[in-house]
Amino acid sequence: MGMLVDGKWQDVWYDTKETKGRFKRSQSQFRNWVTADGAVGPSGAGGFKAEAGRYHLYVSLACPWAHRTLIFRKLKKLEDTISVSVVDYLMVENGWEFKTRDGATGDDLFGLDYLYQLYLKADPTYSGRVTVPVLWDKQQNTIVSNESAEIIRMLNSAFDGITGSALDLYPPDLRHEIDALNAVIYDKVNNGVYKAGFATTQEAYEEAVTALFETLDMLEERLGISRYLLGDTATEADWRLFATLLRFDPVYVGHFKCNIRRIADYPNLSAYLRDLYQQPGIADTCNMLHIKNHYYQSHKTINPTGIVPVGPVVDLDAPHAREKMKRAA
Ligand SMILES: N[C@@H](CCC(=O)N[C@@H](CS)C(=O)NCC(=O)O)C(=O)O
Repeated sequence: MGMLVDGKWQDVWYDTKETKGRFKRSQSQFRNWVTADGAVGPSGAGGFKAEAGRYHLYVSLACPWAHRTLIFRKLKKLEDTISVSVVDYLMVENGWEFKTRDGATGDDLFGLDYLYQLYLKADPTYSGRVTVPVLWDKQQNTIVSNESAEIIRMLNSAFDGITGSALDLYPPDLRHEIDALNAVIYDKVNNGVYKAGFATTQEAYEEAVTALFETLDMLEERLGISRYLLGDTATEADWRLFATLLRFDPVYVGHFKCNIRRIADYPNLSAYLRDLYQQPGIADTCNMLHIKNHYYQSHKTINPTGIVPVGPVVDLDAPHAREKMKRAA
């Protein structure tokens, strides 16, 4: 674990001294947008036109933020349009590494050893964290974006003229509700588990874990009324939640001490998790070996022995019966 400072790699853990033990996630710095015609998007510079074969995604199969982008690539039928490299599951003194084992592909574009070297190709004086996912432009040889929330929005619409996909996971009439739910779920759940797990004071941990379970309780109730968060059809909000729920019982309950309840203890949330998991193509994007090995072996401050627990047994292929649910009137 580490970061780049003025283009030099430094092996440092998260600093929580200034924040009374609270983990504060840094803002992603590459914020350009691929658009259908190459026009400038909501932020950054223009010039990134959607074209088949031009862009490459760097992901970790362990990382929930990267997982969203893989799910969108799958659902939006972008597998022939956007290529992918998968980093190794271990993230230790040199950060994310390229290796070829257990589904990690190595760096297909440049044969690099470490992801930080890719960041340096985009900006030789970069300072900041070296995170996945990264959307890379093979034409301009630079990073388009390293912000998953924005990459999935690009994948949702920019390439439709190429793929012919009509699926809209961020439909105009639901945008307001999706944004509102995303804001709560990001803070309390997606990032909430990290705030609990990386807290270095009891107070910071309890604050995060309490808010996390209050939000899961709220979502459990909501999913007793409708099949998905916003009705009969899954949207971006559901896929963003899915990536965290998938990792919850196998990792966050133990490793991040998010153990007031398990997802298995919530009838609606656990059936909903299986419902999403069983949708066509989704299981292919889920890799429990990367997920468990990454967290338990990379975060040595939390789990110094690096022992990976054998359980729990979670049967994601069990029936979910959620197709019977109807949206409340
Ligand atoms: N806001 C970013 C966060 C991505 C992120 O934090 N990824 C983690 C992996 S789960 C990472 O690469 N961490 C490396 C680090 O913080 O040094 C996004 O959603 O794309």
